[in-house]
Amino acid sequence: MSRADLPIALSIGEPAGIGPEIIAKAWERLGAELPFFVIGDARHIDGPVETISHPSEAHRAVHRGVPVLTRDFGPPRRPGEAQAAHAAHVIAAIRDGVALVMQGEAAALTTAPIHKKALKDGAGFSFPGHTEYLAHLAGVDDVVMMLACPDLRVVPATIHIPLADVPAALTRDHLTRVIRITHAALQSQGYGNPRIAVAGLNPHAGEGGAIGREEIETIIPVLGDLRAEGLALAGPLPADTMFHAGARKGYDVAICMYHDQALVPIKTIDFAGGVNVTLGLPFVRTSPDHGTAFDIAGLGRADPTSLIAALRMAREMAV
Ligand SMILES: NC(=O)C1=CN([C@@H]2O[C@H](COP(=O)(O)OP(=O)(O)OC[C@H]3O[C@@H](n4cnc5c(N)ncnc54)[C@H](O)[C@@H]3O)[C@@H](O)[C@H]2O)C=CC1
Ligand SMILES: NCC(=O)COP(=O)(O)O
Repeated sequence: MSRADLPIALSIGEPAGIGPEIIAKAWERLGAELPFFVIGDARHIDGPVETISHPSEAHRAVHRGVPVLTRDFGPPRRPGEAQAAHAAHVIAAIRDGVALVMQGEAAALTTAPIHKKALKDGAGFSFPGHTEYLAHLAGVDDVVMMLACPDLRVVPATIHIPLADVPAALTRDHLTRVIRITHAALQSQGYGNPRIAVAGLNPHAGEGGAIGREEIETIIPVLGDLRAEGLALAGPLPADTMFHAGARKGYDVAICMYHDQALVPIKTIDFAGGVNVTLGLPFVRTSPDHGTAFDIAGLGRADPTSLIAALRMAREMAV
């Protein structure tokens, strides 16, 4: 079976969140059109399930229910209330998903949202998110988080760190690696020489050094070196004016300096349709752009659109 024909592995994420509900809703919408299987506790899914013992059974099982490679998470799920006893299983489901993709048993990995603090408190999870954990599992040093919707792609150059630590983390080496990985990923997705817009860190992109010096000392030199190699780079641009509809036409991806600089515009433009994709891994990984939404877990109000978009993107990329 070619990679494109394999099912997508979907780690269940935090059982107390909306993951089990949006997974069932995604299966209702996608059915056999896009076979996936869940790695998690079958009792947690809010809909019909078919337990399977191997990913290859997913294609048949998907006609009858959500295919689940099931593992016993222990105590029953309580929506909105993470349980310490589940944490190690949530982490193991991600780890198993990576193993299955790397062994060629699944086409790609899609991850349902985790609650980072619940994993830290419950199982001593030392990674700030999937992105960093997946890099660790895959044995790669540098990965890049990209969020994509039909109208925008954004990359935060720094991810899950306190705002106060951002300037020190933005070294020339780091920024260069982020831009290179992004450039290579877009090239592999069919962009000849992708147009990359780079935000400044400070208001007005530093205003020539009057409002901060990171642009002069870090960003401008990096862009100069990479332009000399032929990369199509614009910037550093003032972040407040680079995301309106007209400005977005000028680039294929925006590199931002920190998490919220990147994620606020995309979640504002298309919260339902945004997809988080990890660049730089030796396999495809996508995820919905939202989190565990404890405030609505178990109420039947969760929107599966972003998970469906994440599964579709995984399918498209896994060829
Ligand atoms: N890929 C992942 O695993 C992600 C995990 N998280 C984690 O999720 C937890 C909660 O994070 P928050 O900042 O509260 O963000 P959140 O995305 O879970 O919730 C923010 C707001 O959006 C609503 N919302 C989110 N997804 C929705 C959906 N599909 N349908 C309808 N409404 C939805 C929620 O009800 C809430 O009001 C944190 O632990 C965070 O780290 C956050 C983002 C991604
Ligand atoms: N805000 C994005 C986010 O937290 C997702 O992170 P990750 O778990 O995909 O690394």
